[in-house]
Amino acid sequence: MMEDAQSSFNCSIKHGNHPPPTFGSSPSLEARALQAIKYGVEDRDSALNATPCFSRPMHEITFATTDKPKLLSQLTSLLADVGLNIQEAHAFSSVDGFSLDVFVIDGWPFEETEELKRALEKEVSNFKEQCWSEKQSSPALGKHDQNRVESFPSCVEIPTDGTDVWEIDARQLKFENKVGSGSYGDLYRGTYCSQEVAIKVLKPERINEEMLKEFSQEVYIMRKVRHKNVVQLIGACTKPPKLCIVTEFMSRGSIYDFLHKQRGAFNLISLLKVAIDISRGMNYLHQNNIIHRDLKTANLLMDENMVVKVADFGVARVQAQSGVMTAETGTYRWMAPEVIEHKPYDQKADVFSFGIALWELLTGEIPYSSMTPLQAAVGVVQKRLRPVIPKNTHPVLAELLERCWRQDPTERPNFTEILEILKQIADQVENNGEHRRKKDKLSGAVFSAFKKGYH
Ligand SMILES: Nc1ncnc2c1ncn2[C@@H]1O[C@H](COP(=O)(O)OP(=O)(O)OP(=O)(O)O)[C@@H](O)[C@H]1O
Repeated sequence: MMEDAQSSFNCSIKHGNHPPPTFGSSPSLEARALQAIKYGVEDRDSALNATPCFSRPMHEITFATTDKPKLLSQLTSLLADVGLNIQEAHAFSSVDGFSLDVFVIDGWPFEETEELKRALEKEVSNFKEQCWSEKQSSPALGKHDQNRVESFPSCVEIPTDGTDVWEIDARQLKFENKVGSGSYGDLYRGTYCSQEVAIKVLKPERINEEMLKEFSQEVYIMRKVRHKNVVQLIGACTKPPKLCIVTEFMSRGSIYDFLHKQRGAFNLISLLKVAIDISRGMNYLHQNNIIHRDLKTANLLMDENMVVKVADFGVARVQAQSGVMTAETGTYRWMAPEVIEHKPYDQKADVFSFGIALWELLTGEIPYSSMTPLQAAVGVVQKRLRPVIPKNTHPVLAELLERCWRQDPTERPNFTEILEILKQIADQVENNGEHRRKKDKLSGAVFSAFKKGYH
């Protein structure tokens, strides 16, 4: 953005033909620092100045914001409040209403900038809060204030206190029973502020640089998603050694456990409802450019109302990047051929996995159960092996399954289309059921009338 900005911003304070500064390294910063050395060495009266340049560090600060009247004076007084002296100021505004204000300052006694950044952020957030409360206390706008409304910013700025809203204080977590274990930790049921939650704790002995990358990737992705059919992040403890991810608790566990451990089964109507829930969650993820990469029934969880949600996304993506795929054991059965082969893949890889999961819902069986995961993988890639669709399957559903696991990803439907097809089948099945119920009711009434001799 900064590079683009240099070519498109206009200089609003003119010093002849002043070139735009190189952001992050003002050309005059060095000159001023040299001046400071000179000044420091020459001024022998001051004890502070007895040490050369390091007694007077100079910094360059750039504010990027939407342009508004009095911005420059607000920024200069903000800098003064932090105790900084402005040596130079450059203000630039773009034709589409943005402003860059560059200041060269001294008065900050340290070389390092982290503290300075924090002090400035705090001051900016105080300033925003002040503006916010001023706006709140101003009287409501009447019709005659229309012109004022037009000068409002394009979006309302929400004040922040600078803290990470997703960070959870581990002391507020109460652990109850252990629910299960995954590849990188244990999962507990617990509470956070009286709310039932799932707490995924990373095994401290397994924490290494790679693991930290995966952890941060999962939290990074989970922070972005908010959908009824995606397991909701509540927060994370990001301070080693106690690293954990806290999500909503899914009391009915995974579809995998329901089908294969509890020997549960879905009738067609509930199967379609589950498939629609999954498709809605996946459609949302894909519309937000997130590829799950590890979609399987073990990662599809049910809450107390039997709503199905997609879980555990983000980790598989990191696994793929870090090349851990060969050590993997259980996931091949759901994996698209292009993923098994480490070829480039896109969202359609999730569609393939969805097709396999849908078949599993339909049959209650584990895909290619007579084979090892590796045999299944070789079969899928080399022999185009696919699960056998039962003969009595609804024809539209059978066609959908077959399209989802096509070898060529471009021939697979996307989740918008899948959703439409599933809804159509559900409507049709429900209408047929309704029709049959009415017919049964009618024939039941005729039969009892006949029996009573009213015929
Ligand atoms: N939010 C949740 N609520 C309830 N149970 C959950 C939740 N998330 C996961 N589980 C259950 O906890 C167990 C462990 O899950 P976890 O996600 O840690 O590992 P996994 O998915 O089994 O394996 P991996 O992470 O290696 O893919 C699984 O049985 C899963 O069904």
